[in-house]
Amino acid sequence: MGDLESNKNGYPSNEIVQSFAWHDLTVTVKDRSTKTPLSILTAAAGIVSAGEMLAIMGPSGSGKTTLLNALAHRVAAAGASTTGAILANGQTLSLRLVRDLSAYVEQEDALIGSLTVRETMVFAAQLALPSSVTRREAFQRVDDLIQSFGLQTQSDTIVGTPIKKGLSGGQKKRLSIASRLVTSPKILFLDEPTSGLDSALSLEVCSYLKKVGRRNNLIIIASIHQPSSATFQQFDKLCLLSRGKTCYFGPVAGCVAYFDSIGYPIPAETNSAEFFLDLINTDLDKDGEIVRRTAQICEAWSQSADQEQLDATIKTSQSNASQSSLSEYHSEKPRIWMPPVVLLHRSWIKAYRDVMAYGIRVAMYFGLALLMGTVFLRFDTQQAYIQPYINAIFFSSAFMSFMAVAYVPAFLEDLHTFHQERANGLVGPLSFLVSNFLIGLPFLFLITCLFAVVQYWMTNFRASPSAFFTFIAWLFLDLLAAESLVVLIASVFDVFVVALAITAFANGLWMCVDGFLVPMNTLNVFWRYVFHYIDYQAYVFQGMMVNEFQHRTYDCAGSDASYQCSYSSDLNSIGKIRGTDVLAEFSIHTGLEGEWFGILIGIIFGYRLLAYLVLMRK
Ligand SMILES: Nc1ncnc2c1ncn2[C@@H]1O[C@H](COP(=O)(O)OP(=O)(O)OP(=O)(O)O)[C@@H](O)[C@H]1O
Repeated sequence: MGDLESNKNGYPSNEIVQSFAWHDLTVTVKDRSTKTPLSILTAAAGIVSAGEMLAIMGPSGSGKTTLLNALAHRVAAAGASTTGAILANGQTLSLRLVRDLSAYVEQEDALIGSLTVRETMVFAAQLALPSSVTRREAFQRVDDLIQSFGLQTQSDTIVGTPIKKGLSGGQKKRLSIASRLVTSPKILFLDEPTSGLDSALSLEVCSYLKKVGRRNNLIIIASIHQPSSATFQQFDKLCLLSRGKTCYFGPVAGCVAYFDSIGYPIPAETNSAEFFLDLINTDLDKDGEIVRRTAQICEAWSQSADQEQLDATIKTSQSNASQSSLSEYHSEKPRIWMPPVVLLHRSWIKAYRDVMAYGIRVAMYFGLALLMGTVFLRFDTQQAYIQPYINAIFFSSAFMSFMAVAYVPAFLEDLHTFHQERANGLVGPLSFLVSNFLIGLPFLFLITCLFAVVQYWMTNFRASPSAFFTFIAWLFLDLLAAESLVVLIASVFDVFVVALAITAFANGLWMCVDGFLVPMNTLNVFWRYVFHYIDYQAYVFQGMMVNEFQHRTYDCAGSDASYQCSYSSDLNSIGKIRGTDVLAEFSIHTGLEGEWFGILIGIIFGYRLLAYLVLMRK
């Protein structure tokens, strides 16, 4: 049963959920220090009707996010267990129903900087909307939301990247909210939608939210921190928490009278939100006075007629539940192939627009090719160049893969967007990783070609088309493996500095054991058997070495009378060194290239598979 009832602007209004309620909602965690059960939200209860906007307010650490997450059926806190009931139209909501009926706007925006406002909205629609919504309807919905959130003049403005300014903070937040509304959720959760905004922008965001909520009959629940008077007045209801306990739940319009009735009249000309927060902010406590006062306020609430009335309203909604059944409601899902296609398209736009993510990396690899080409310049087949050739091969493979660390920030940005889209049920790890892999292919191939064209010929590696293309193939697989390693490490450690440090360390390790610094037959058994054989750089190094040395001979120093050959070879007597004898010094065998190609591809897919398992588990 979908809701096809659209208002005249093309946005479906909520005709399904008349009320959203919860009671006895308790969240318990294992206390970090004492390791005993600790209740961080205690017996919370509340009800919000369609078209209403609830503010969850309280000092820092009071449990706002915990309550919001518990209501949205998200992990309320690390290792938390949640008890109590969550109801819509008086019926208990399953996880699937909550997911189908609601959307969640995270505190941090996960917008893609290089997309315009309209593109962001269109991609959000394509990712989420089922095939029953026509293209025309989807575009109409997008245009309506852009207009409703006052973004029509910024429609073609990009969100903003570190080097190109785009939207203001308030506009970004409005876009984040609008993009979550594209699926027409009936219940919208927002975690601190005004955080980081000044009071004027906070008011702007909340008044747009209120307007859209009213017009479309939505249930809006937002945690909020220290709103200005004007922002506070945008909300219909207030849930005031302190240390996980309720201090007040009810209409914003009634809270001043309520606090007056329990002995806390608000002085004239005072911001009521600020007054309530100061009243219960135990962080400011010096002599235990505020803790005592807060306990008394919570106690007063639990004994109050308002609380009794709230319980009665929730009970009534439960007893009327059978009148409207939600159980057959299910939101239709988009076609299965849509998410990877949309992600690919989106990444493609990002790739050619976002100079930071890609342009700088292209410039860096080009600069590196020029650097290497001019340092390792015009070698010939004198034996004096054998070692520099080997160095050039090592440097091409190892340093290029080392520089994959430059991909960490771009991947983390994508990962951040993925986490939010996944939490909203839009994208799964497989779609994300497949599109990430596919979009990387042309880009890495471009870098490989750019680098090889410059460096291969400047250095004077073996001049034959097949040798050149074989070099390209090794380098391409090298970069693909290096990027796959970044994907794996950053999926496990999604903190920038940590991912960067671990990727750099891992590539340093692979460099040490790839058979260049210490030839394989000399490498000690630990490093050889534990790391060398799983080192993707080792296969690239060996492959490139064979490509260069297998079919070449080198001239020894000296003249006919006495040659001085630095590598022993059966050709020493005629003043030459066979390239394969150089390979033998490094314990590199020929004829195994196919096997190495296979192993490299296996390592690349192994990294991707591990990344998939990590993302699945998270
Ligand atoms: N394992 C735990 N052990 C002890 N306290 C915990 C644990 N997990 C969460 N808490 C506490 O639970 C409280 C609720 O956190 P929550 O994030 O919901 O608060 P908040 O009101 O949203 O805070 P803020 O405004 O700072 O975001 C915090 O004081 C937090 O320290």
